[in-house]
Amino acid sequence: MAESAQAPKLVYLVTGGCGFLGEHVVRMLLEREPRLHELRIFDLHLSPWLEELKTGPVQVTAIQGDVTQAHEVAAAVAGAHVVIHTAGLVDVFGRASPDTIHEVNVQGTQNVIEACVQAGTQFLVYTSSMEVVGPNIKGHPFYRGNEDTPYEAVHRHPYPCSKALAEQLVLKANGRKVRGGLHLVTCALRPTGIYGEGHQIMRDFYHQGLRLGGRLFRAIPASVEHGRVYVGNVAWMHVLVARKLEQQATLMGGQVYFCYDNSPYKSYEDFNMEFLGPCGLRLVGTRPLLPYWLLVFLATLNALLQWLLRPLLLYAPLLNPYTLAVANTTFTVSTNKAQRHFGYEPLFSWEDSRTRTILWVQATEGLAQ
Ligand SMILES: NC(=O)c1ccc[n+]([C@@H]2O[C@H](COP(=O)([O-])OP(=O)(O)OC[C@H]3O[C@@H](n4cnc5c(N)ncnc54)[C@H](O)[C@@H]3O)[C@@H](O)[C@H]2O)c1
Ligand SMILES: C[C@@H](CO)CCC[C@@H](C)[C@H]1CC[C@H]2[C@@H]3[C@H](O)C=C4C[C@@H](O)CC[C@]4(C)[C@H]3CC[C@]12C
Repeated sequence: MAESAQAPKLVYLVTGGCGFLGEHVVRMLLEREPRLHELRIFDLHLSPWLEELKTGPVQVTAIQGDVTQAHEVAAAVAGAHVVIHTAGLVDVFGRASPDTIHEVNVQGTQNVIEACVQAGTQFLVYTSSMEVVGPNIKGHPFYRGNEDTPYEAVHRHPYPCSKALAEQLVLKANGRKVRGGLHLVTCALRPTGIYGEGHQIMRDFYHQGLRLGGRLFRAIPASVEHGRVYVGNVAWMHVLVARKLEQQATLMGGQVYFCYDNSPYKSYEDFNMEFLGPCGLRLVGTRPLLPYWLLVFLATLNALLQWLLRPLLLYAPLLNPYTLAVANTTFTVSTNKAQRHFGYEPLFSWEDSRTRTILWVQATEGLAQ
């Protein structure tokens, strides 16, 4: 094609490119970014599937590195035109210390920004999270809100605190002069709860259901809506945003965008059943089987046990006061900002997203312990 022959040849860097979201971003870039010349994938742990990507027309460079190490980040960023920073420590279960979460998510992001400035890289897309907004510690509902909906964003947990700080750093860096005299253009994408192929927590719920004889027990009222978005659509938003940042720098620089698609508004558990149901699991109860105060008690007990056992072993169950509060507080988005600013439309319909996720859960069946 004459058009692609003239297209600039760009170097992209995806940090966290071997993670759940990162892998989808990497594959989406290879499929749908015709200007791509080299794709650098930077991650603490490199996955074996990277090898199969190296046989295509785009140069794929795997870089094992740590975002907390400024020199490693600087070396990876040098010569890149666009950086998509998805690397992060996603921990709401108390597996990592608050200091480690801060170091990876905040200091790591600062390192990425500084590397862009030093290298003259002009475009930086940051994967933020709905949790920079909420649910807040007061449990206020956020019902189908958008990027401009007033909401008291107050957090205590290390993960949302770190994501909020990192997002602020990225947005503040918009407009900074980079090496060569041009200006940095940044923006942040805020996914709600991502689902799809590779979603570890979905797999955990599936295996837990199998262990419980094909049943899961309702803990959260069906009326509590939890925002979810398909990983393929989140990846597509990253690709589009990165592509359009150059043309729409004034409009998009320093902006935040929720990630959304046509996934239905449901409770966390009812939404999971859209996939786990067709895989043979049943959600028992039309209402929560345990009173809320008992769940709070169990979650607090888990937190206490985690603290007591820490010198001996890592006890990190799914239920803790924070995850209970997130699952039990309505947080859903309804916005078209991404469509208005950079023409985003979901690439995958709800039916496609659902089918792909079901097929993936079914394929993991053999992996049940
Ligand atoms: N999963 C969700 O529901 C969700 C929702 C909103 C936002 N996010 C954000 O999306 C991003 C990706 O999340 P995910 O669910 O794919 O998580 P993930 O854990 O699957 O992926 C994160 C990747 O980052 C890498 N990484 C971690 N520490 C690193 C370090 N020090 N240096 C280099 N690489 C490092 C990991 O090895 C991993 O491959 C994160 O920034 C997360 O905050 C996730
Ligand atoms: C009370 C339990 C009964 O079944 C259910 C507990 C479910 C929780 C483990 C998950 C409920 C909501 C999830 C979070 C949410 O989807 C958004 C997130 C943002 C993202 O940046 C990281 C992941 C997460 C915090 C996600 C984690 C798991 C939940 C708390």
